[in-house]
Amino acid sequence: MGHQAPALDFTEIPIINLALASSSTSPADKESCLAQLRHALTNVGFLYVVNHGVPETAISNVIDLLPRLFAMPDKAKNAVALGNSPHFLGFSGDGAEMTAGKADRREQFEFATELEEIWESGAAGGGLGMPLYERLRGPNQWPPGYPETRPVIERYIHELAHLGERFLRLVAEALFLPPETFFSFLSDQHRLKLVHYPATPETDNDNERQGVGPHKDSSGWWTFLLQASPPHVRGLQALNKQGAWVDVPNIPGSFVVNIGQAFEVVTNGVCKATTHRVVMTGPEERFSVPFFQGVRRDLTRGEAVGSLKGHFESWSTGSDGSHAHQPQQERDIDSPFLKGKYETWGESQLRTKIRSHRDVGRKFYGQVFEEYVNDD
Ligand SMILES: O=C(O)CCC(=O)C(=O)O
Ligand SMILES: [Fe+2]
Repeated sequence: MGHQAPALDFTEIPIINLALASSSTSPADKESCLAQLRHALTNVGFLYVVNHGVPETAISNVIDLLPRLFAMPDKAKNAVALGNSPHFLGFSGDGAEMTAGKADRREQFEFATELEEIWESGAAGGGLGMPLYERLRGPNQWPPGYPETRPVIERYIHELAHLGERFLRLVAEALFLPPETFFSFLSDQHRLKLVHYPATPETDNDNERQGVGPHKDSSGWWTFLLQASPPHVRGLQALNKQGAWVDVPNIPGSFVVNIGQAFEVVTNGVCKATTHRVVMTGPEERFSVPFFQGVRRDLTRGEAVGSLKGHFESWSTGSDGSHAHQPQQERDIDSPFLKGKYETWGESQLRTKIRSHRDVGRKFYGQVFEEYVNDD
């Protein structure tokens, strides 16, 4: 690794105060906010936002809903099983998903922006010539008997979509680009997960403690995570370049914000998706709510790589934010979207989803199932 300070050797997660970037703040405050953001984007890949403007009740309503939803009887959970949904929306149980070769110890409800299914409206199985990945778009499964769920979740998705756009403007400015630069990459569909890590007995066995294994977020442009348990309940950690796990504690009133893999591709590796995991260290259960800002399904690899290449190609940030040359090999991009053989973000997403939920893949995507699960 040499004597040079590695680019990602952060030891704590920066806090970005969005109040400093509102229209009423001074240019100097805004500049300092953008400089901090630039550091977080290019050196850490993880940050907190505070004073983010999402109404308190939009958040507390979700927090209140969580224990009630996860306490639903199994029969009610199964009525909205993810296995029913070609859109990969619904409930999946503890141990249903694998990350880094081990089962994750968590159960989750997956929701998305409420949309109609348009794919199946065409000729039988043909979706009117629409690409198969358009089938990712479709309605939620709302748990029967819990009528409060829909308004609470819809409001939260709406608010987070709004925060996400506001944040993207600042990101663009921090990267010396016009504020709306990143909007053209956004999808009509954002995804939201409600996650419950059950209480685990204290153990040294890593298999028992894996809430979710080490991963980079692959399903969104940016992730906005609500840590929805009291602050003493820990577990989330981010990996720095020296291989140390850095705690990401729950700061009340904050969202944890991290870069998704598509954003890394579009910024030519200047803004990296940082590896993270959840390790259950204490005896208590934990709740979290990640919002995955959606990437346009028809985004092609060529567009993703090429659109801003000129801007980012010779980029490096010194501590003063200046541009200097940084060799490309120092920012190799590790992306299944780039490495895979699929041309569009939608197809690459569909492959990822089918591989992690094979029952759904077999049931609804028989025409591509074998190819997708065997293509590596
Ligand atoms: O539960 C958390 O804090 C993080 C979850 C996560 O990283 C994910 O679902 O992608
Ligand atoms: Fe994640």
